[in-house]
Amino acid sequence: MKEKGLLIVLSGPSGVGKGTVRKEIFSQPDTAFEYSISMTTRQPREGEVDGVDYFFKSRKEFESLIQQDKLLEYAEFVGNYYGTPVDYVKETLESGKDVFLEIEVQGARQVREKFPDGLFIFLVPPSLSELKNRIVTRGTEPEHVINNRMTVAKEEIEMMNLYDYVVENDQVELACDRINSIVVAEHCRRTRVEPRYIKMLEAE
Ligand SMILES: Nc1ncnc2c1ncn2[C@@H]1O[C@H](COP(=O)(O)OP(=O)(O)OP(=O)(O)O)[C@@H](O)[C@H]1O
Ligand SMILES: Nc1nc2c(ncn2[C@@H]2O[C@H](COP(=O)(O)O)[C@@H](O)[C@H]2O)c(=O)[nH]1
Repeated sequence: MKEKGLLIVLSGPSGVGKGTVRKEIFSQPDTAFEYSISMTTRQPREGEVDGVDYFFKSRKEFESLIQQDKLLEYAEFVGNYYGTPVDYVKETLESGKDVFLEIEVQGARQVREKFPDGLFIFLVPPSLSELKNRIVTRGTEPEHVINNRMTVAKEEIEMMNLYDYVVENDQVELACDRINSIVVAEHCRRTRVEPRYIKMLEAE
């Protein structure tokens, strides 16, 4: 019987670089995880594409998805809803593939309750001033939203001890290497075989 995939959850304060790190990991040709695209009621930022960056929904649509139990987890974050479509995650894990979620901490806590054997990684900035610098430099939020996100960020960072691993995002490439190494180690711990050997044996 095929092993189920691993659920990998990446959290961290707004602006720490989760999206940047995730995009870098998914641009690597040997990445074997599947990214779960979230739903949100936030307005698209310039360049964001529906169905690629998020599934953009109205509040009414989102609340209907909640009622229909279509979300694995959801949270209200600085005035908008964010949530993970449950069917995609369950079907992909069942098919044996790893699924990667990039979500904030309230959602990660809900996922931990449903998937206690998931792999939970918290990304931290080198400092709070660098965090603020990154979110300001990104230039996507007005000042009052940045201030709200910074207030939430401090509360989120206090939650990092609930995670299996804390990874610093000092440099994007280093953070990606650390995350990839953690995932490989986790597979080895569970199966006692490195994933590349499993692939090699399946191919024969
Ligand atoms: N290691 C790094 N060093 C310097 N800048 C970085 C680093 N990682 C990301 N950044 C920059 O920080 C900004 C925020 O990154 P990003 O949007 O990926 O953060 P995020 O955690 O996904 O934010 P949010 O939770 O608000 O969506 C971007 O402008 C990005 O280019
Ligand atoms: N609980 C969830 N949080 C999510 C999900 N998708 C994204 N997020 C997190 O929300 C904040 C804000 O995101 P932004 O794109 O508006 O900057 C950030 O921490 C994301 O990681 C989700 O499905 N569930």
